[in-house]
Amino acid sequence: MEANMSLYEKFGGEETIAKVVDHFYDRILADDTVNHFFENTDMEKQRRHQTKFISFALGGPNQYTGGTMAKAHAGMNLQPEHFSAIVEHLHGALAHFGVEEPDIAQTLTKVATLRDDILYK
Ligand code: HEM
Repeated sequence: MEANMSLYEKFGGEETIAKVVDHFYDRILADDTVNHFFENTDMEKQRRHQTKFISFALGGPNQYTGGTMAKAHAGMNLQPEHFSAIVEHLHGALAHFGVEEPDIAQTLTKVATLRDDILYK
């Protein structure tokens, strides 16, 4: 049964997600490589962004009702270093909450599939 569980369920669902989101968000805003992208982003929107992001990454319920990833990041011209920084912060946030490395690797692999949809838009 456990093998079929999404990581989202395995980690404790929404309650855990909320904690990871807060931590992920703190890391991003403390990082000068990427924090300027969020300068004009309001807190509520930011939180929604991160929640969708983490839920997606963990295979949770699809909460995303907006446009494509390409559309969400249009005009940002995101570069590989920005993508890497965000992935690194996701790694750090998951590790902080005791998620095991194989599960983190699986999560980061899933996020990496979005790379081409997000970069250079
Ligand atoms: C790595 C995979 C990524 C995923 C899954 C992801 C997910 C999302 C989603 C779902 C939205 C739409 C939010 C909404 O409509 O409410 C969004 C918007 C946004 N993303 Fe990402 N994102 C990723 C990478 C990045 C990167 C690398 C950056 C910049 C370093 C970034 C910065 C932003 C910003 C600034 C917004 C717009 C926030 C606003 O509306 O002001 N994202 N992202």
